[in-house]
Amino acid sequence: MSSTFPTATIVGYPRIGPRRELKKAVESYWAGRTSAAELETAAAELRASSYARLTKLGLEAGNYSIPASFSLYDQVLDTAVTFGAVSDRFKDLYDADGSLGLDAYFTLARGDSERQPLEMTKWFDTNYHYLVPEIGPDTAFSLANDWILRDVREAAEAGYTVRPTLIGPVTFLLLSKAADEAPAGFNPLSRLDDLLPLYLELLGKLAEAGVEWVQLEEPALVADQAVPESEVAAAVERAYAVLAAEAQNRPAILVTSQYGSLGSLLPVLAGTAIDALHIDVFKGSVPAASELARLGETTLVAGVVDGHNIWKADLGVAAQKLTLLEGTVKNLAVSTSTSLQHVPLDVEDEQQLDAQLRSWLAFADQKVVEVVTLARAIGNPGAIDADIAAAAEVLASRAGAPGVNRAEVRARTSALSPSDFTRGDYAVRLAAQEEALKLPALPTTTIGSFPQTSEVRSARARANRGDLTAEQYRQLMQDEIRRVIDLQEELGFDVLVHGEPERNDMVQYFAENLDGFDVTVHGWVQSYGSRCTRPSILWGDVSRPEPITVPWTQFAQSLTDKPVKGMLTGPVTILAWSFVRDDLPLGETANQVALALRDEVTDLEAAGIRVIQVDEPALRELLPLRREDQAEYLEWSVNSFKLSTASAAPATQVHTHLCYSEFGAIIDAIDGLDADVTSIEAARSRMEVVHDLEAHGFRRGVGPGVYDIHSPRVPGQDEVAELLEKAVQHVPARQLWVNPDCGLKTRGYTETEESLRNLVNATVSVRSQLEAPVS
Ligand SMILES: Nc1nc2c(c(=O)[nH]1)N[C@@H](CNc1ccc(C(=O)N[C@@H](CCC(=O)N[C@@H](CCC(=O)N[C@@H](CCC(=O)O)C(=O)O)C(=O)O)C(=O)O)cc1)CN2
Ligand code: MET
Ligand SMILES: [Zn+2]
Repeated sequence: MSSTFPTATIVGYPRIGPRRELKKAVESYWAGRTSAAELETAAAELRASSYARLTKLGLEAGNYSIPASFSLYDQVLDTAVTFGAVSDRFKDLYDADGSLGLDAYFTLARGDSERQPLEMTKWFDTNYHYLVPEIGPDTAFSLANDWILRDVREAAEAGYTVRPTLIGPVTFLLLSKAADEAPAGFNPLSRLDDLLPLYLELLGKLAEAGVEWVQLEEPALVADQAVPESEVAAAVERAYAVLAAEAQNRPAILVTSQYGSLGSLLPVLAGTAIDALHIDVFKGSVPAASELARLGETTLVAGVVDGHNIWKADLGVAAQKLTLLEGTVKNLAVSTSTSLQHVPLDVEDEQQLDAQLRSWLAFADQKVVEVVTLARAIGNPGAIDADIAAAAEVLASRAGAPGVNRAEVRARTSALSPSDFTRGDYAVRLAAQEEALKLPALPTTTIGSFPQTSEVRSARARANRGDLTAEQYRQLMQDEIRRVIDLQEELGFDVLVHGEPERNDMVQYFAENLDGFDVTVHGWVQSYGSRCTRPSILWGDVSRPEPITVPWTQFAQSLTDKPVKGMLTGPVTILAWSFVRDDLPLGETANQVALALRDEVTDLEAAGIRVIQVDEPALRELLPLRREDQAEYLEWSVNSFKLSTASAAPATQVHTHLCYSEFGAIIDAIDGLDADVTSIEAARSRMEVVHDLEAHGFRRGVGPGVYDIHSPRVPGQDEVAELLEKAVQHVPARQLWVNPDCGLKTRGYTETEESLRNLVNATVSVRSQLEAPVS
């Protein structure tokens, strides 16, 4: 328990593999093409090759600098199965010996024909999504899964002493939700004392297996919680008094606190008997000596290298922070601010990028080297002066590069006035839209994308390789659009979409068509489970060289008399899901993107498009984790959305769409977007959001989702009708729209058609009840 902490480490490392090997292995297991043993082998190979890479980059194999941060699906789910933290509706998944195995694990993640999976939601302010554990007053915790032990043994056999990682008990309970069986008002945090003995038991087993360091992640401590801070502080004190008790047979404990500052919880944690404390000093500031005074022998692990963006570090600034801390604490180590799971693996995989741009970037592997470099400076001032100078040159090259600061783009944003951000009166718009669109009660629509078939993806891959001409590719996409329009006509939808087949991703597609961005070829980052994105790189001033979506949308509209919804991704979401420049305030970059989109709105209207949706699923994602910072963010983010849409004529119906979050907290902001219709995710949380809408007195059109598109499960017609009936009880029927939770791109056609048919039929039946006289 007294082993010293390594001077260089990282919080976590990407686990999907350099070519998304994990996605392929997991999906082929799900499809029944490979066995469980084959999946285990593929996963073991990924773990082994990560350790080998990290060692090559300079982390030592034998000193616990390498975290065992692998997961087959999600790190929160891993902790839930480790401690048997599953609610009654999943009780049958236990094996006879009391364990939760591979298939139980995936059922929790994906559901099955009888039940919904665990809810999925945003992981702090990132585009990663975790599964929300369900805990009740009687959830019987037990050590139900020992993958964590297997991983350390497997690593030891290959010659690596890795540091097992778990979500810490306070964060785990704060991120959990009350199980269905729990009484109203039940708070999972009240189960802390029942959970701690299981952590202790596991720590004992890890110690027995020879493990000297374990990582307990407590990022929830950097975010304001619904629970009062005093209660969180008490839970932290209690948890670590128990887990870090001296008498215990346990590994040394590192607690991590990524994604921001611990604030008043820093002295609380520093005063516990834990052995190392990681703090985020990239996003958070360097704490004052007084806040660190209680650390004593506890190692401070300074997260100075940004784990969440891809710019090369300013090593001079990082080294200064370390110097400050060296003067304050006894034992200091260097780390990333967050897990590197949020960035791609290796810049060297992107040889197609402009060489100057590439020279500005650091992906996961480059960041490991930055950490190792900075660690050399501890106790050794001057040791990295050459590296610091080289980093400064990189920054200078960025500042002066063409495209980074374009006068015509800056002139346009600085000329903006308040009237550019506002549309006319809603009542006037509503009347004009009713006249123009003549929609029935409870209009039906979808969120935009239809299933991305392997034919569509393969056509795009062939076009990218040059095996299809641009014209052949366009033809194939138009064929797909025609099929999607025909299907919606046949199913009886009221407002149609073109299906987005031409988009690899709703953000990347726009980035590819706007100036100021570049995209990667292999820069995949996990979003949830097996789903990945290649976040674009927003490095310069943004403008639109030519219309982007107009020809596709116009083609779709030419095939039908029903209105086709134009489909754009909003400015906040484009920023949230890209790697953004750090040399301009985000609000100003957002306005540049908004103006490009505004031009697209104008062109869509001119092409005869009467309904335009501007998606902002990431509006909630960028919400600062501290309440005191939220108002400022909401101001610029809402304004940038309004800037992108405010030029629309009163008769043009502006929709927006949000998903993946709890909306209660930002319902004022959603209202502030001033969209005519807002579709939101609701099915997976069984329409809970209608209570927020009712309490708020939401006046505009709203489509709470009635079909959870995150699982292959088909909702029955009765189930959809029930959700609609619930919605009608809380929101006036004339405001309600009927739609799925989100786009359909991840689904297959068979289940989609069946689900959409049930959705339309349920709507028809609920509509007829609305029209029936009240009895
Ligand atoms: N950026 C972003 N963030 C988001 C979302 C989103 O849609 N986009 N949605 C929310 C949930 N997150 C999601 C993230 C990813 C996906 C998703 O579907 N990702 C796809 C990849 C999408 C993509 O980029 N597709 C490309 C590349 C497809 C591909 O894999 N091609 C094959 C080749 C295929 C062939 O030859 O047939 C290959 O490269 O190996 C394309 O269509 O062009 C996946 O993981 O499978 C869905 C939801 C929140 N965050
Ligand atoms: C993650 S939100 C997705 C919205 C997009 N229009 C789609 O349907 O796929
Ligand atoms: Zn969505």
